[in-house]
Amino acid sequence: MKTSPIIALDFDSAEKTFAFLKAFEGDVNVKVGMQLYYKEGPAIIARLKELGYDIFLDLKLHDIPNTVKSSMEVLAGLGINLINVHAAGGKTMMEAALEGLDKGTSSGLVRPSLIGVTQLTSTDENQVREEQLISVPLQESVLHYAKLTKNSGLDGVVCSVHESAVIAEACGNEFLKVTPGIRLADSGTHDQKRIATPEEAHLAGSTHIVVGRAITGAADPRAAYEHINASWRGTK
Ligand SMILES: O=c1ccn([C@@H]2O[C@H](COP(=O)(O)O)[C@@H](O)[C@H]2O)c(=O)[nH]1
Repeated sequence: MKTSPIIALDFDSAEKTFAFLKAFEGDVNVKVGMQLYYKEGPAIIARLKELGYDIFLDLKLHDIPNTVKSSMEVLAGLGINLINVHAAGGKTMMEAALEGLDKGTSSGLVRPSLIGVTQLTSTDENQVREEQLISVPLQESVLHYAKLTKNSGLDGVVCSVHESAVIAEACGNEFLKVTPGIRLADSGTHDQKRIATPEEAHLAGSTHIVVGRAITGAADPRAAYEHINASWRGTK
C-alpha cells in the first residue's frame, strides 16, 4: 500500500462513493469499511480495483479461529492490499487469519498485508479500565496487543498516533502502524478519543494515516486531502 493518506470511504452507497472519488481518480489509497461493504458487497471492491485504487478492507474480523480462517480465504480472493482482525481475538485466531489469506492467494495472487486492531481510537483510559476491566494503562494494553500481533506473524497494527513511537521501538520501523483518529487542529473530534494531527503522526512514526470526515466532510475534499498529505509528509 502506498504511504499516502488512506481515505475512509464511509458512504452508504456506491453512487455516493464514486461521486466523491471523481476528484481523486486512481491515485489515492482508499478504505472500505463495514457500512459500504455490507451495502454493496464484493462488487464495490472490484470497481475500485478496476479504477486503480489501493484498498484497505476494514472489516475487523473477530470470531473463532476456524471462522476467521475461512472468511479470510474468501476475502483474499478480492485482490485487496490490506485487511485487519481484532488482536483481542488472540494469537490462534490471528495465525488462522494468516493461514486463510495464504490459502486464498495460493493460486498466485499477492497476499494482502494483515494487521491487528489494538484498541480502537474511540476508546479512552476510562473505558479500558471500567468496561474492559483491564488494569494496566491504555498504552500498555496497546503495546501488549502490538507484540502479540507481531508474535502471531502479522504485518502490523491499527493504533492511535499516541502509541506509534513505543510500538516502533518494540516491534520495529517496518512493522505497520496504521493510525486513524486524524484531526486538523481546528476540527471537531466526533466519536474519536485518541486523536492527533497529520504532523503529529509524521513525527511519531506512524507508517500510514487513515482519514475520513476531515476529507469527506470538507467543503473542498481534494484541497483538504492535499493539505493533510503535505502535513503528513512533513512538507508543510
Ligand atoms: O481504531 C480504529 C479503527 C478504525 N477506524 C476507522 O477509521 C475511520 C476514521 O474515520 P474519521 O472520520 O477520520 O474519524 C473510520 O472509518 C473508522 O471506522 C477508527 O477510526 N479507529
